Amino acid sequence: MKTEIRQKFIVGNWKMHTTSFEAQQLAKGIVDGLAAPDHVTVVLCPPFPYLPIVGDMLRGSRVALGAQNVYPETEGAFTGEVSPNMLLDLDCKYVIVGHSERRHKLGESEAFINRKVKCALDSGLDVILCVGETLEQRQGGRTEAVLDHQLSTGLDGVSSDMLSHLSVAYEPVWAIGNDEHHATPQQAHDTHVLIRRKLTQILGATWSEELSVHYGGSVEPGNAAAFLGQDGIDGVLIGGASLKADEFLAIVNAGICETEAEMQTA
Ligand SMILES: O=C(CO)COP(=O)(O)O
Repeated sequence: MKTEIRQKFIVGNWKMHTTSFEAQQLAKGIVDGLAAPDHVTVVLCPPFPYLPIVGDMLRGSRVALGAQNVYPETEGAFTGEVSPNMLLDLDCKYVIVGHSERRHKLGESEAFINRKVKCALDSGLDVILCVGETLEQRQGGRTEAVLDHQLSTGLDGVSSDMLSHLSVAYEPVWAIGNDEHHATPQQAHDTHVLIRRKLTQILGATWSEELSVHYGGSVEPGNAAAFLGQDGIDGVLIGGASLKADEFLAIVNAGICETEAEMQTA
Protein backbone atom coordinates (compact mmCIF):
# COMPACT_ATOMS: atom_id res chain seq x y z
CA MET A 1 0.00 0.00 0.00
CA LYS A 2 1.46 3.37 -0.97
CA THR A 3 1.68 6.04 1.70
CA GLU A 4 1.07 8.84 -0.78
CA ILE A 5 0.25 9.44 -4.43
CA ARG A 6 3.35 10.22 -6.40
CA GLN A 7 3.20 11.90 -9.77
CA LYS A 8 3.94 9.50 -12.59
CA PHE A 9 7.24 10.15 -14.28
CA ILE A 10 7.55 9.73 -18.05
CA VAL A 11 11.06 9.95 -19.51
CA GLY A 12 11.97 9.87 -23.19
CA ASN A 13 15.51 8.56 -23.69
CA TRP A 14 16.30 9.34 -27.31
CA LYS A 15 19.64 7.52 -27.13
CA MET A 16 21.84 8.19 -30.20
CA HIS A 17 18.95 9.12 -32.50
CA THR A 18 17.65 12.16 -34.42
CA THR A 19 19.24 14.93 -36.41
CA SER A 20 19.12 18.47 -35.03
CA PHE A 21 16.05 19.17 -37.17
CA GLU A 22 14.31 15.97 -36.07
CA ALA A 23 15.15 16.71 -32.43
CA GLN A 24 13.58 20.15 -32.71
CA GLN A 25 10.48 18.83 -34.47
CA LEU A 26 10.05 15.98 -31.99
CA ALA A 27 10.34 18.31 -28.99
CA LYS A 28 7.90 20.74 -30.60
CA GLY A 29 5.41 17.96 -31.35
CA ILE A 30 5.53 16.82 -27.73
CA VAL A 31 5.21 20.31 -26.23
CA ASP A 32 2.36 21.25 -28.60
CA GLY A 33 0.50 17.97 -28.04
CA LEU A 34 0.79 17.77 -24.26
CA ALA A 35 -2.74 17.84 -22.90
CA ALA A 36 -2.92 18.12 -19.12
CA PRO A 37 0.61 17.61 -17.87
CA ASP A 38 -0.03 18.55 -14.24
CA HIS A 39 -0.42 14.96 -13.15
CA VAL A 40 2.84 13.74 -14.61
CA THR A 41 6.47 14.76 -14.73
CA VAL A 42 7.65 14.62 -18.34
CA VAL A 43 11.37 14.59 -19.18
CA LEU A 44 13.11 14.51 -22.56
CA CYS A 45 16.71 13.29 -22.80
CA PRO A 46 18.08 14.10 -26.26
CA PRO A 47 21.69 13.46 -27.35
CA PHE A 48 24.22 15.95 -25.90
CA PRO A 49 24.60 18.12 -29.06
CA TYR A 50 20.86 18.75 -29.23
CA LEU A 51 20.35 19.75 -25.58
CA PRO A 52 20.35 23.50 -26.44
CA ILE A 53 17.90 23.12 -29.36
CA VAL A 54 15.53 20.93 -27.37
CA GLY A 55 15.99 23.15 -24.30
CA ASP A 56 14.82 26.13 -26.37
CA MET A 57 11.72 24.23 -27.44
CA LEU A 58 10.91 23.22 -23.85
CA ARG A 59 11.36 26.67 -22.33
CA GLY A 60 8.12 27.85 -20.74
CA SER A 61 6.57 24.37 -20.98
CA ARG A 62 6.20 21.83 -18.18
CA VAL A 63 8.50 19.38 -19.93
CA ALA A 64 11.92 19.11 -18.28
CA LEU A 65 15.25 18.59 -19.99
CA GLY A 66 17.50 15.67 -19.10
CA ALA A 67 20.84 14.28 -20.25
CA GLN A 68 21.73 10.68 -21.00
CA ASN A 69 25.10 10.72 -19.29
CA VAL A 70 27.56 12.84 -17.32
CA TYR A 71 31.23 12.75 -16.31
CA PRO A 72 31.89 12.71 -12.55
CA GLU A 73 34.10 15.79 -12.31
CA THR A 74 33.09 19.44 -12.35
CA GLU A 75 35.79 20.42 -14.87
CA GLY A 76 39.26 19.49 -16.07
CA ALA A 77 41.29 17.66 -18.68
CA PHE A 78 38.74 15.02 -19.69
CA THR A 79 38.66 15.17 -23.47
CA GLY A 80 35.24 14.49 -24.92
CA GLU A 81 33.41 14.46 -21.60
CA VAL A 82 30.56 16.61 -20.29
CA SER A 83 30.40 17.87 -16.69
CA PRO A 84 27.36 18.29 -14.44
CA ASN A 85 27.93 22.06 -14.50
CA MET A 86 27.72 22.10 -18.30
CA LEU A 87 24.42 20.23 -18.13
CA LEU A 88 23.06 22.67 -15.54
CA ASP A 89 24.27 25.55 -17.71
CA LEU A 90 22.07 24.14 -20.52
CA ASP A 91 19.06 23.98 -18.18
CA CYS A 92 19.16 20.24 -17.66
CA LYS A 93 17.36 19.18 -14.51
CA TYR A 94 17.82 15.41 -14.82
CA VAL A 95 20.56 13.01 -15.81
CA ILE A 96 20.37 9.28 -16.50
CA VAL A 97 23.23 7.37 -14.84
CA GLY A 98 24.16 3.71 -15.15
CA HIS A 99 22.07 2.90 -18.21
CA SER A 100 22.69 -0.71 -19.24
CA GLU A 101 24.02 0.40 -22.61
CA ARG A 102 26.75 2.31 -20.81
CA ARG A 103 27.37 -0.55 -18.37
CA HIS A 104 27.53 -3.27 -21.01
CA LYS A 105 28.49 -1.62 -24.30
CA LEU A 106 30.85 1.01 -22.86
CA GLY A 107 32.17 -0.96 -19.90
CA GLU A 108 31.23 1.42 -17.09
CA SER A 109 32.02 -0.07 -13.69
CA GLU A 110 29.90 0.06 -10.56
CA ALA A 111 32.50 2.32 -8.93
CA PHE A 112 32.43 4.76 -11.85
CA ILE A 113 28.63 4.83 -11.83
CA ASN A 114 28.69 5.53 -8.10
CA ARG A 115 31.06 8.47 -8.68
CA LYS A 116 28.66 9.82 -11.31
CA VAL A 117 25.67 9.49 -8.98
CA LYS A 118 27.41 11.40 -6.19
CA CYS A 119 28.98 14.08 -8.39
CA ALA A 120 25.75 14.76 -10.29
CA LEU A 121 23.74 14.98 -7.05
CA ASP A 122 26.33 17.20 -5.38
CA SER A 123 26.22 19.50 -8.41
CA GLY A 124 22.46 19.92 -8.22
CA LEU A 125 21.18 17.52 -10.90
CA ASP A 126 18.37 15.03 -10.29
CA VAL A 127 19.71 11.54 -10.94
CA ILE A 128 17.85 8.62 -12.49
CA LEU A 129 19.95 5.58 -11.55
CA CYS A 130 19.32 2.63 -13.88
CA VAL A 131 19.71 -0.96 -12.73
CA GLY A 132 18.83 -4.24 -14.39
CA GLU A 133 19.95 -7.79 -15.03
CA THR A 134 20.94 -9.48 -18.30
CA LEU A 135 19.03 -12.46 -19.71
CA GLU A 136 21.83 -14.78 -18.66
CA GLN A 137 21.72 -13.43 -15.11
CA ARG A 138 17.93 -13.81 -14.97
CA GLN A 139 18.00 -17.33 -16.36
CA GLY A 140 20.76 -18.20 -13.89
CA GLY A 141 18.55 -17.10 -10.97
CA ARG A 142 20.81 -14.15 -10.17
CA THR A 143 18.41 -11.25 -10.68
CA GLU A 144 18.09 -10.37 -7.01
CA ALA A 145 21.84 -10.62 -6.35
CA VAL A 146 22.65 -8.45 -9.38
CA LEU A 147 20.14 -5.77 -8.40
CA ASP A 148 21.31 -5.85 -4.77
CA HIS A 149 24.88 -5.27 -5.92
CA GLN A 150 23.99 -2.51 -8.40
CA LEU A 151 21.89 -0.67 -5.83
CA SER A 152 24.29 -0.97 -2.92
CA THR A 153 27.34 0.09 -4.95
CA GLY A 154 25.44 2.73 -6.93
CA LEU A 155 24.10 4.37 -3.78
CA ASP A 156 27.20 3.92 -1.63
CA GLY A 157 27.98 7.15 0.21
CA VAL A 158 24.94 9.05 -1.07
CA SER A 159 23.85 11.29 1.78
CA SER A 160 20.24 11.23 2.85
CA ASP A 161 19.75 14.95 2.15
CA MET A 162 20.35 14.17 -1.55
CA LEU A 163 17.77 11.41 -1.81
CA SER A 164 14.88 13.68 -2.79
CA HIS A 165 16.85 14.27 -6.02
CA LEU A 166 17.24 10.59 -6.83
CA SER A 167 15.04 8.01 -8.50
CA VAL A 168 15.77 4.46 -9.61
CA ALA A 169 14.84 2.90 -12.95
CA TYR A 170 14.57 -0.87 -13.32
CA GLU A 171 15.50 -1.70 -16.89
CA PRO A 172 15.99 -5.43 -17.50
CA VAL A 173 18.66 -5.58 -20.21
CA TRP A 174 16.85 -8.42 -21.98
CA ALA A 175 13.67 -6.37 -22.40
CA ILE A 176 15.24 -3.21 -23.85
CA GLY A 177 14.53 -2.63 -27.54
CA ASN A 178 13.80 -6.32 -27.83
CA ASP A 179 11.02 -7.75 -30.01
CA GLU A 180 11.61 -11.29 -28.73
CA HIS A 181 11.73 -10.83 -24.96
CA HIS A 182 9.30 -8.48 -23.21
CA ALA A 183 8.93 -8.25 -19.46
CA THR A 184 5.32 -8.65 -18.43
CA PRO A 185 3.86 -6.01 -16.09
CA GLN A 186 3.72 -8.77 -13.44
CA GLN A 187 7.43 -9.54 -13.87
CA ALA A 188 8.20 -5.83 -13.64
CA HIS A 189 6.06 -5.55 -10.51
CA ASP A 190 7.69 -8.55 -8.85
CA THR A 191 11.17 -7.18 -9.50
CA HIS A 192 10.13 -3.74 -8.25
CA VAL A 193 9.17 -5.43 -4.97
CA LEU A 194 12.74 -6.81 -4.72
CA ILE A 195 14.16 -3.38 -5.50
CA ARG A 196 11.99 -1.65 -2.90
CA ARG A 197 13.05 -4.25 -0.33
CA LYS A 198 16.71 -3.64 -1.08
CA LEU A 199 16.19 0.13 -0.96
CA THR A 200 14.64 -0.29 2.49
CA GLN A 201 17.74 -2.19 3.63
CA ILE A 202 20.09 0.47 2.24
CA LEU A 203 18.16 3.66 3.00
CA GLY A 204 15.64 2.71 5.68
CA ALA A 205 11.86 2.38 5.31
CA THR A 206 11.04 6.08 5.20
CA TRP A 207 13.37 6.94 2.37
CA SER A 208 12.61 3.78 0.46
CA GLU A 209 8.90 4.71 0.46
CA GLU A 210 9.72 8.24 -0.70
CA LEU A 211 11.90 7.21 -3.61
CA SER A 212 10.33 6.81 -7.04
CA VAL A 213 11.13 3.61 -8.90
CA HIS A 214 10.49 3.48 -12.64
CA TYR A 215 10.38 0.76 -15.28
CA GLY A 216 12.00 0.73 -18.71
CA GLY A 217 12.10 -1.85 -21.49
CA SER A 218 9.94 -1.90 -24.61
CA VAL A 219 7.27 0.36 -23.12
CA GLU A 220 4.88 1.51 -25.83
CA PRO A 221 1.36 2.99 -26.02
CA GLY A 222 -0.24 -0.48 -25.95
CA ASN A 223 1.37 -1.63 -22.69
CA ALA A 224 2.16 1.64 -20.85
CA ALA A 225 -1.01 1.65 -18.73
CA ALA A 226 -0.39 -1.95 -17.64
CA PHE A 227 3.11 -1.04 -16.39
CA LEU A 228 2.09 2.29 -14.89
CA GLY A 229 -0.89 0.65 -13.16
CA GLN A 230 1.32 -1.70 -11.14
CA ASP A 231 1.65 -0.82 -7.49
CA GLY A 232 5.24 0.32 -6.95
CA ILE A 233 5.91 1.45 -10.54
CA ASP A 234 6.12 5.23 -10.44
CA GLY A 235 7.09 5.96 -14.01
CA VAL A 236 8.52 4.68 -17.26
CA LEU A 237 11.69 5.25 -19.28
CA ILE A 238 11.01 4.99 -22.98
CA GLY A 239 13.50 4.44 -25.78
CA GLY A 240 12.08 3.56 -29.19
CA ALA A 241 8.54 4.83 -28.61
CA SER A 242 9.85 8.21 -27.42
CA LEU A 243 11.06 9.00 -30.95
CA LYS A 244 7.51 9.48 -32.23
CA ALA A 245 5.59 12.37 -30.68
CA ASP A 246 2.19 10.65 -30.95
CA GLU A 247 3.42 7.44 -29.29
CA PHE A 248 5.20 9.34 -26.53
CA LEU A 249 2.13 11.50 -25.90
CA ALA A 250 -0.07 8.40 -25.71
CA ILE A 251 2.22 7.07 -22.96
CA VAL A 252 2.07 10.43 -21.13
CA ASN A 253 -1.73 10.19 -21.30
CA ALA A 254 -1.57 6.70 -19.80
CA GLY A 255 0.45 8.24 -16.94
CA ILE A 256 -2.17 10.95 -16.44
CA CYS A 257 -4.99 8.37 -16.33
CA GLU A 258 -3.15 6.10 -13.89
CA THR A 259 -2.35 8.99 -11.55
CA GLU A 260 -5.97 10.13 -11.61
CA ALA A 261 -7.14 6.57 -10.92
CA GLU A 262 -4.77 6.33 -7.92
CA MET A 263 -5.99 9.68 -6.61
CA GLN A 264 -9.57 8.43 -6.71
CA THR A 265 -8.82 5.22 -4.81
CA ALA A 266 -6.48 6.87 -2.27
O1 LIG B 1 16.53 1.81 -22.58
C1 LIG B 1 15.39 2.22 -22.49
C2 LIG B 1 15.07 3.50 -21.84
O2 LIG B 1 16.17 4.03 -21.16
C3 LIG B 1 14.25 1.45 -23.06
O3 LIG B 1 14.40 1.37 -24.43
P1 LIG B 1 13.19 0.77 -25.33
O4 LIG B 1 11.95 1.48 -24.89
O5 LIG B 1 13.58 1.05 -26.75
O6 LIG B 1 13.13 -0.69 -24.99
